[in-house]
This record gives sequence, structure tokens and C-alpha cells, in this order.
Amino acid sequence: MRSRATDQGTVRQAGVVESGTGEAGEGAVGVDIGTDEKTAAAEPGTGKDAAVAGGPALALAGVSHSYRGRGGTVTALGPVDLEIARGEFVTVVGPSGCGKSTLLRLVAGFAAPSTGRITASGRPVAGPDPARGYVFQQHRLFPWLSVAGNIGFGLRGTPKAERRARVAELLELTGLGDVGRARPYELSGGMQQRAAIARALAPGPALLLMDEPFAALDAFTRERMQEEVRELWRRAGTTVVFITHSVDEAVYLGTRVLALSGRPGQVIFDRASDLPYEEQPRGRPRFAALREELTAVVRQAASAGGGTAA
Ligand SMILES: Nc1ncnc2c1ncn2[C@@H]1O[C@H](COP(=O)(O)OP(=O)(O)OP(=O)(O)O)[C@@H](O)[C@H]1O
Repeated sequence: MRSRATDQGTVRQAGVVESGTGEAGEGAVGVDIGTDEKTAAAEPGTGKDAAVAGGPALALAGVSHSYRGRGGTVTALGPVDLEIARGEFVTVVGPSGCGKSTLLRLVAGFAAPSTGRITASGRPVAGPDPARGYVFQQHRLFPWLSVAGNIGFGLRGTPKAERRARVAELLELTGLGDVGRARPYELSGGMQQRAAIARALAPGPALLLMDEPFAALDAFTRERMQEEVRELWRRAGTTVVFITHSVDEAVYLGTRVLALSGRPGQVIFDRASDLPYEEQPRGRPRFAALREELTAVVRQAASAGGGTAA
């Protein structure tokens, strides 16, 4: 499977960054200023997107997002215009606070954009949908369910035998075959995150959204998980959007690597890469070159304001 992305090079200059607009601090209570409050409700979706074949896996046109916090309105993201083809593994880096998670939350349908339009496989995103699986930084598994129960959670309504077979397949795929009956708290951090990935993959999502999924793992486990997620993607062929603070991780995993400017995040770097198809990407001079270039872009974006280098 080869990426269909073209080498678009550096496509835009760093975005203009707001200052003195009453930034909401860490943990600030804020309100998404969306176009449709209903779409922010965390209702389970219908899976209808999965049935649609047309259009790119994901398209964003003029998407921006603002939050209304205690200190005023914060424009967190945009405008962003982006098209992602099926099968791409898109990694996104950028200064801290530049709107990476906001971008992913909008794509997931957890909130509606303040401006612009998002479509997945040609259909407008209007709320969460199992066709878009989401993996959080913290695994968020249900502690009262077994690992198998967690993985099968999104398959309610599927005939029992089919559900069992799918869960068994995913346990195998993620190397959790022996711990299906265990509770999440009995697993290591890496295994918990694998279970979370299996849960997101269960409904067969067309799009897998991963928000710093390995940030809480130790360096050794993180490298192993990177290798595993690369293999999973190769085998499952799912389109992936993966947020990370690590430039190294972004270059290792991405068939397309994006960088956002400081807040409000805009795409300032967009590069196709064939490194994830290589056997030992980290040993390639191209790996070091791209990592260096991307590091410089993120540092520059952070020093321009609106965020700090990861
Ligand atoms: N619910 C909210 N209410 C108010 N402001 C918010 C809210 N969520 C995020 N923000 C602000 O929007 C901006 C972007 O946040 P976001 O979490 O998307 O950035 P990020 O790039 O993912 O950050 P990090 O890299 O630190 O995880 C930040 O300034 C943040 O403080």
C-alpha cells in the first residue's frame, strides 16, 4: 500500500498568532463555539459514514474553532483546509496549545467547528460515529468490564457469535489473546493502550483518530507500540490521523507529516513520506533530514508565539 499523497512541500507561512485575547489557561472551563450545539453531544453514532464510498477519507474546508472561556474568546484553530486520502497515515505536530486536539475533536464530531465544513468519505461530520474510532492519551477503558468486554462494547447490536469472533480477532491482532478476561487495571500501560486501540478498531472504522496515544508510556514501551501501530495500519489499511508531541514519532509513523503553527493552528508544513514503508526507517539519512527539518519548523512556530515547542 503506497500513500496517494503528493509531495506538497511547505505550503503556507506560519499563521498570524493572536495575543492578548484572554487566553484560557490549563483546565479552563470553556464553551465550544460551534455552529450546532447538538453535534457536541457524545451520543453514539450510527456507523452510517462507513457505508459511504465516495470522497476522500477526510476533507476540511475553512475549518476554524473558538472557545469562550472565563477570560474571553480563544480562537484555537484555523482556518484549516485539508484533504486526506484513504490509507494515509497522517501525523500532526505543532507547538503546545496550537489546537491539535481541537482539530481531532472536531473531526471526531465531539464538537462542531465555528466556521467551515468537515466531511468524512463525502458525508458531513455531524456528531460522533463508530466510523471514526478515537484513541485518547489515557486509555479510558471501562474498569468494570473485562478487556474483551471493552473491545466488544462498540459492537452492541451485532449478533453475539459475530461479536465474539470480532473480539477474538482483535485480541489476536493486538497481541492480547491471553488477557481477554482480565480487567484493564491488571494490564501494563502498553497493554491498556493496545486494548484501547482494539476497542476503537472493533466497529471497523474508516478513520482512526489518535490523540497522543503513547504520551503516557515509557520510552521502551512507546517504541514497541509505534512498531505495533505501524504493523496494524499496514494490515488493516485504515486511514489514521495521529497527533503527537514527538517529531521523531511523527516522522517514523507518517506517510504524510503535518505541522501546525502556533495558536490558532494553521497548516504550515505538509509533506508526503515513504519512510513508514521502509524496514528500518530510523537508519535512513532521509529520516534524520526530515526530523531535522520538522524540528526547525515546530521551533520556529513556537517562537513566533501562540505555543511552546514540544
Ligand atoms: N474547553 C476549552 N475551553 C477554553 N479553551 C480551550 C478549551 N480547550 C482548549 N482550549 C484552548 O485552545 C487552545 C488549543 O488547545 P488544544 O488542546 O487543542 O491544543 P493542543 O495543540 O492539543 O495542546 P497540547 O499540545 O498542549 O496538548 C489552547 O490555548 C487551549 O487552552
